[in-house]
Amino acid sequence: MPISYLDFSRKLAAQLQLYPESEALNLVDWLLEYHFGLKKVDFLKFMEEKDLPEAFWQDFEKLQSGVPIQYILGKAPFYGRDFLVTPDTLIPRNETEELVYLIKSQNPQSGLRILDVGTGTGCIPITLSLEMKAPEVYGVDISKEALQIAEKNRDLLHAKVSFSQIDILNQTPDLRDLDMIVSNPPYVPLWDKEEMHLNVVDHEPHLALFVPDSDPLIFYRVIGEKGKNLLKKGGRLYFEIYEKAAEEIQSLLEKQGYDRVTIHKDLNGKDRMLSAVKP
Ligand SMILES: C[S@@+](CC[C@H](N)C(=O)[O-])C[C@H]1O[C@@H](n2cnc3c(N)ncnc32)[C@H](O)[C@@H]1O
Repeated sequence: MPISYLDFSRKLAAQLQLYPESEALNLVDWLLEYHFGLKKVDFLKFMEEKDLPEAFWQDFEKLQSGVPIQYILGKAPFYGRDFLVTPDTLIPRNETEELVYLIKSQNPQSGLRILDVGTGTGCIPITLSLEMKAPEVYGVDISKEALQIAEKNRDLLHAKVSFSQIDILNQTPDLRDLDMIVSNPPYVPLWDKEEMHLNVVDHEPHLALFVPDSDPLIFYRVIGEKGKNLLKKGGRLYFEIYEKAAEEIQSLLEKQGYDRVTIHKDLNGKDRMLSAVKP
């Protein structure tokens, strides 16, 4: 007796109690398509012919236990391309795609020299290198494991980016006269951990997410300070920001002497990006 796709996927989705119903249905679709390369219409036929293999059920159990689907599939989409992800890298987010879009639309010139701080999968510098006109792009991260993934992504996507391991809080990249520094740094204070979804806190790298409660703006302050030497006159800073701290970050950069410190809203109307110009 063939099983209808809808009945089957609803049955599985009901077992994903960590997620709201509509999200659970999407996740099940995603996992089924990944395992069997089948779209919904083909699935009915498939179910008549075969039973689902063990590998599918193992991944389904991971999904049930809260492992993000991107870590199960080993990839995540970003700006129209797939990026490899592992538990050593943050999963690229939609807000960060919006940051890349903002940068691209405000900087049509060619040959810009760009540094991305805290690069993770390399999604920001790789996308900028592929989307902008002949830029010279650098990416740094403290995590050796994340950089290995970033290098793989660069090679798979045929981008031109130089990656290096740098602890930005204690070291300074050996670069000068940059046109732009971009960063989506760690910015969640530990005291906000409780408010986060468990599958983020339990599975994504804490090194990528959290900052000490005693100094939550540490990355913005240090990158802003270093930017004064690394950027050329008129060079720009672009940050993804923590919505709750938008105005504090703005006044910090103004105090550091930056001009046109501007908060930008994301598509949900939240204060999630900031740009500034070195005078
Ligand atoms: C919020 S994640 C952003 C990753 C990626 N840019 C993205 O948008 O998906 C922050 C990144 O900063 C890196 N990081 C944390 N502390 C750092 C430090 N002291 N110096 C350099 N990078 C650091 C983490 O390893 C992580 O990859």
